[in-house]
Amino acid sequence: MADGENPCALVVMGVSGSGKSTIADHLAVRIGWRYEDGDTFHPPSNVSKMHSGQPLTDEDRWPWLRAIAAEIDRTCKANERAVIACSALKRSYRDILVHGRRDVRIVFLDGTQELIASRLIVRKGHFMPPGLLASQFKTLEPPTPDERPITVAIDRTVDLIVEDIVNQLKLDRP
Ligand SMILES: Nc1ncnc2c1ncn2[C@@H]1O[C@H](COP(=O)(O)OP(=O)(O)OP(=O)(O)O)[C@@H](O)[C@H]1O
Ligand SMILES: O=C(O)[C@H](O)[C@@H](O)[C@H](O)[C@H](O)CO
Repeated sequence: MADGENPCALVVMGVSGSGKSTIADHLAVRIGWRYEDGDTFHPPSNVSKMHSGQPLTDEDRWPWLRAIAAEIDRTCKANERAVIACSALKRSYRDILVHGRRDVRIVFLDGTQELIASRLIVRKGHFMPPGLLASQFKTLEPPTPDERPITVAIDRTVDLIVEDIVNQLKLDRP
């Protein structure tokens, strides 16, 4: 790729409803990597808390982020490749996941609260209530250029978003 470092993990980040699971899953199929849903690393207490309409605190999130970071390290060490959907809303959260690795890249799903709310209203069967969206935006610290994020606008079809990511990634063998 452009900076001479081929990634072993892509962290697809953004607020609840920005499309992390959808995009990460399609992207993984497109590039032939494994897909991992970061929500499966939450302890049950975190899921119950969100389900009951309460936002998570930093203390709730640290163990969850450390578990995902360990999975990223394991994946890369095993010479595997994974696309991981994980909200990673704050810089300090992403620093735990990336911890200086050049082979872990951030993909930021960028969209307005209005658009995302309209998608969450019609989403069925998910533990995350749409009412938590405002707190997600309040917590969000969009990635800064030094994080080398791949930023994509989400007001398009899934296929167009995935192709945009693939083009920006410039993988040696997409
Ligand atoms: N580009 C898109 N165009 C239209 N609908 C989309 C698009 N991307 C995702 N969606 C829909 O928006 C909703 C939210 O997407 P998804 O569940 O993937 O988001 P998420 O970020 O993983 O959410 P959460 O963090 O709450 O799990 C879903 O119903 C999904 O089908
Ligand atoms: O940090 C957080 O607040 C959580 O990770 C949430 O973002 C959820 O996991 C997700 O968005 C719902 O599926």
